Amino acid sequence: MGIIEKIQQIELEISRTQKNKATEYHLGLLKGKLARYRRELLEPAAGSSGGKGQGFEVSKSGDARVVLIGFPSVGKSTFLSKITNTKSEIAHYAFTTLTSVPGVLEYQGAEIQIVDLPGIIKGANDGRGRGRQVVATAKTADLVLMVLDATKGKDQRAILEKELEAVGIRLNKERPNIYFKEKMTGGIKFSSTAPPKYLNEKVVSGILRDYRIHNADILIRDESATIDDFIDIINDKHIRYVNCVYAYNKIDAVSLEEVDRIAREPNTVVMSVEKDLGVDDVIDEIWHNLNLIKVYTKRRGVAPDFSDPLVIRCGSTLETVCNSVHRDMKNNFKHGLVWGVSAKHSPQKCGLNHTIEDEDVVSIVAK
Ligand SMILES: Nc1nc2c(ncn2[C@@H]2O[C@H](COP(=O)(O)OP(=O)(O)OP(=O)(O)O)[C@@H](O)[C@H]2O)c(=O)[nH]1
Ligand SMILES: [K+]
Ligand SMILES: [Mg+2]
Repeated sequence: MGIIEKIQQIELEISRTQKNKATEYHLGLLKGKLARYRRELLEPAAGSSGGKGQGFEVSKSGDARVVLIGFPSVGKSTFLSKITNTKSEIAHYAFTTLTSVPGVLEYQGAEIQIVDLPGIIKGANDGRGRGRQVVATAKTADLVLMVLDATKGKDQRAILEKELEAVGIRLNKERPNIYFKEKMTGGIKFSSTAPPKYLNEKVVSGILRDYRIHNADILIRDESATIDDFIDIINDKHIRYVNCVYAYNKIDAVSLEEVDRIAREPNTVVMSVEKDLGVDDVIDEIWHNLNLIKVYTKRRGVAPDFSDPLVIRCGSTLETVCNSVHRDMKNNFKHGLVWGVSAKHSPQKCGLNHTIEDEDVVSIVAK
């Protein structure tokens, strides 16, 4: 039996099994196995050259990358062509776009790479066609923009989420707070900060046995962590936690009541790219969800250049600022002077681990 058949068989068994206390252990083992097979599917077989993502790898550029994911003909290429200078072919028929097409959106002084992709359909990840490659490209994103068609059914969103889940992408979710470390000896040591509601030593050990892990320390730090969360932590290297904005296009073609209903869904924005409605709000939402901040650098005795910010991730430290300015800067670092929200007084003398806030002005004093 091939790996795809094995996956389908487990999926079928899971869907046929009632969820209750008595089946919890059995379901947990099945989910663990499913994750293991899916991981194998994504890893190129030993000895095979290339394999993953032929023709789809676009080199990352700019300050962040947004990947457009959606069914065929929802308007992904129309959107890319509207917000960047890149023209991606647009047509009324499905599968117009056959490869990845990158463009650049300049916003708030940042360069944001937008990647248009072929449309995907249900079953994209199970090995048919190029669907799996397309879905896997979403793994490289700092943000997924899921483009949906307001005129189409409600289940589009759930179908696409499932396809992304299957390749290890977790949307709008934090990494589970579980400590896990494989050891050479000592057996399985299971502990928790508070009694976990959905996990116990039996199911955890059973899943680990299937992964041929016999020695490990596990500390559940979140009482609401689930079996799925634990399986994600075992497969940590293959799982990506990515923010997602849901953009419903073609609102020109549905009633106002329908637009109002859609717009109330979580993390959702509505637009009509063709009629130029809501596009700016979508860009704004992209910007907010990328969690980027702007920092202005300043030389001694010279005013900062407010037209040319450094764009870094929210929560970054002065060390990141140094690294973005110059590779060697950190080695000559004496201290930083910081003006702005993060500074207790202006300027504040700071070390490399000082956390920067949006719109701070920074001056690096060298040794
Ligand atoms: N009514 C309406 N039609 C739109 C809108 N935006 C795009 N379209 C139309 O939708 C069709 C598909 O647009 P594309 O941009 O090619 O869609 P796509 O998602 O890139 O499609 P694939 O590359 O085939 O996956 C075209 O005929 C567009 O003119 C919109 O806001 N409203
Ligand atoms: K199309
Ligand atoms: Mg297209």
